[in-house]
Amino acid sequence: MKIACLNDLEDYAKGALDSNAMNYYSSGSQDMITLRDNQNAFDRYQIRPRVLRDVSKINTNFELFGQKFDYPIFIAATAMQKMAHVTGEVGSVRAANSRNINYCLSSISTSTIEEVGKAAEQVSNNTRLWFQLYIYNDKNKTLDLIRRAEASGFKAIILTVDTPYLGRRLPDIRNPFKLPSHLSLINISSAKQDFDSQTLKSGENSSWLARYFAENINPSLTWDDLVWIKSVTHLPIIVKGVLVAEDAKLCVKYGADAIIVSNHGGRQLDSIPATIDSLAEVVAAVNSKIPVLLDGGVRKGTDVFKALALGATAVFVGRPNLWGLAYNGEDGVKLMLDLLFEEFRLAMALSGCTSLSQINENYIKASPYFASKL
Ligand SMILES: Cc1cc2nc3c(=O)[nH]c(=O)nc-3n(C[C@H](O)[C@H](O)[C@H](O)COP(=O)(O)O)c2cc1C
Ligand SMILES: CC(C)CC(=O)C(=O)O
Repeated sequence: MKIACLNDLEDYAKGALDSNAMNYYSSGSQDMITLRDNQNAFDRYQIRPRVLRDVSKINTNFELFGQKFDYPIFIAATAMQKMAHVTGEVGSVRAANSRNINYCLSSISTSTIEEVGKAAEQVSNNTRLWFQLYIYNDKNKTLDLIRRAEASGFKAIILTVDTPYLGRRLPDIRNPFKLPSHLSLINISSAKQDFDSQTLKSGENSSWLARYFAENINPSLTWDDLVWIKSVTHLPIIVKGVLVAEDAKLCVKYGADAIIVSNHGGRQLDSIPATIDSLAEVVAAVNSKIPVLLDGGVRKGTDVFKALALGATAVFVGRPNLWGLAYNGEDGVKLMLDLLFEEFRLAMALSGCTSLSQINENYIKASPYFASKL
């Protein structure tokens, strides 16, 4: 059967990946209410299409931080991509850069920062790369990651702020995740899976990842750490994991260069809002001072259109990158992107929009069925 949409790629990946990788990639936290809602919430909005406009030419280009992109659709940071395909992060970055869109590399990757930088250079002379940063207890480790990203041509740092501890992912507690022995968290030399023999307290999360996180990642971060990162690098700092107006305003106050409205793909606190439902609040609070981006549950061209209509500058896809890799490495990720691009162009054309700047709140409304229940 031919792959027709991103959900077909997910179905393929479910059959192709082993349960260790699939559990880790697909899971959300606790009851996975937020994970489901990220996707479902898009369906609670409707597009208000306009007709009889010349839509023979559609322009999806835009500029952000002085760089041009062909589509407002980027690849989000997801950890340990070599479990999906032998090329891992290198396959993903090649696909994104050959399509002139951003690839975000996780701190917790299975390819090095340098390999990923070089792979992007091989397919593009204007590399589109952002680096996602977790702040380690050891500040020198953190600084080392920033310096290596700068030296490898990364154009921005994404500071993830919703993960002082790893969320409670039940599939990972029931069947503890294991990083396959041929792989390592290669950017962080001291990262080893050495927790197995330790005795856990009753009820404690036995997941290696959760324990790795608890032992290495700094849970005491405050807004001062944003100021600190701004002071040690010239790269733009993008704060990822903001959902409410109060924090959006603090991002502006403390000098963030952009915000990503994100709930970490429903993997952190459960029962928090879907990102598309949080977007308007954050956009209003920021009041056009900095760009607002969004990730979480984006699977269709109409999802991208709805996010832009509610004020997002661009969106990211996380898991679909992994499903594309599992399908056919770099070519599978290109297929995933091309499907989404094609759907988005069509959504623009059938709504009567020929450029991104035309997409605004006049093109969206709450579905009447759901509006009465909200
Ligand atoms: C398997 C997996 C690993 C992830 N790893 C990271 C990570 O290392 N750093 C980070 O900031 N976010 C991470 N995320 C969150 C993504 O960046 C993004 O917020 C989320 O996947 C978007 O939702 P989507 O998967 O529905 O598109 C991860 C998500 C998944 C599914
Ligand atoms: C290694 C993990 C902590 C990466 C992550 O952010 C996630 O699994 O959601």
